[in-house]
Amino acid sequence: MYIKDIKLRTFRNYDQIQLQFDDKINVIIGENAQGKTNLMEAIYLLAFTKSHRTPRDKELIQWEQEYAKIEGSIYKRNRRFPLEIILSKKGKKAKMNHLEQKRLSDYIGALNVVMFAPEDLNLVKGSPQVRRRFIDMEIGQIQPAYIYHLGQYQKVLKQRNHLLKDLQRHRQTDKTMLYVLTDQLIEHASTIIERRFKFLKLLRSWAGPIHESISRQLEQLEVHYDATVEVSEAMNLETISTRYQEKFSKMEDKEIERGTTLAGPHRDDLIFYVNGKDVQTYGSQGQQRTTALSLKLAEIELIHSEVGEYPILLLDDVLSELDDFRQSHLLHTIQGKVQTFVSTTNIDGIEHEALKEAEIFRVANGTIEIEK
Ligand SMILES: Nc1ncnc2c1ncn2[C@@H]1O[C@H](COP(=O)(O)OP(=O)(O)OP(=O)(O)O)[C@@H](O)[C@H]1O
Repeated sequence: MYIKDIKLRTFRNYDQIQLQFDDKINVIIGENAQGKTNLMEAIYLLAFTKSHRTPRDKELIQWEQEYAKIEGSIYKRNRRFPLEIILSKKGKKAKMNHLEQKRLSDYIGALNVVMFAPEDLNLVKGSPQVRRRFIDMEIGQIQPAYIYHLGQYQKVLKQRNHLLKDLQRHRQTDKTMLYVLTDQLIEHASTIIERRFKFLKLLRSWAGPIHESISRQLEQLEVHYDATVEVSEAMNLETISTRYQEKFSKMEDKEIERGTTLAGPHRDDLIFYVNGKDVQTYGSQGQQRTTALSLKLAEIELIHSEVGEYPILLLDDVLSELDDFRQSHLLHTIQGKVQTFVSTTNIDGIEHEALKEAEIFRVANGTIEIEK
């Protein structure tokens, strides 16, 4: 799939722009703080309806303006899908084929995007939250129903935590409601876990060989799911649910004492092992980078295998962070098959055949010019 054009209106530092993209490689060049990431963010937003760098939509609306609008034409299997996101103080509207989609899960998945930015190196080094976000976003874009379960899980979790606080402070003594909420929580948690396991199995099958190849056959990557409830990938939905029931009944007193939910998908983590050693603790910076890159490249292949089309790849300021070997591995992998956006302050350090045919966009202070 690819994005053919985009139109932005009072979005970040863009008043009004309209651009046509190359269906292979687009390079966005500009000094710092000119609008390169803002353009990448707009494409990301069309896919996920939210930004990759802020949870607050308000920040995306140009200062002193009432709304921001992003429109884009996506091509999949030779068919055009117009997408549109409108952000205003009243909220957000997402339209596909000019029709408003009330449920997020009806919209997400129309456009698949993989973003690789310097922050993604935090996938290995950062907090568990970063890794959970990674799997949730990725599963969500190939299986929109997952987003529904995740949303429901978060809602019930909030209510359950609230109730546990009340029980802790003796503002409430009746536990009937706790059992109702626990059952609801388990229902969504089990589905989330089952889907995470399936996703990890696929991710592993792609990331393993890719990592081996980037490390020139020197390193083996393994991805492990670190669960707060004793569940394993061999279990079916029913067994996962039973394990959860056992765990919650065992933890009841402790949860009331602490006033919060102590186990579940919101506390699970991923551990990456390189040659059997936890790469977060023992890996060199280079190994951590290779791991992050392998996971991103695996994501591209995984989406292709599940959706039947390659996603769009956004490389925001990241190519210059990779050494020559990793750079050419990346560019070689995507060449000709993945529509890619590369942003950089300076193209000189990146010499690759793939970039010779690229469309070049010069960004300066919220304006964009195509280099002829
Ligand atoms: N809501 C907004 N309204 C207007 N301008 C904004 C808004 N949000 C951010 N900006 C401006 O956008 C610019 C930042 O753009 P962006 O993050 O795309 O930088 P960049 O070109 O990617 O730079 P770098 O190379 O430093 O990452 C800044 O000048 C900032 O002031």
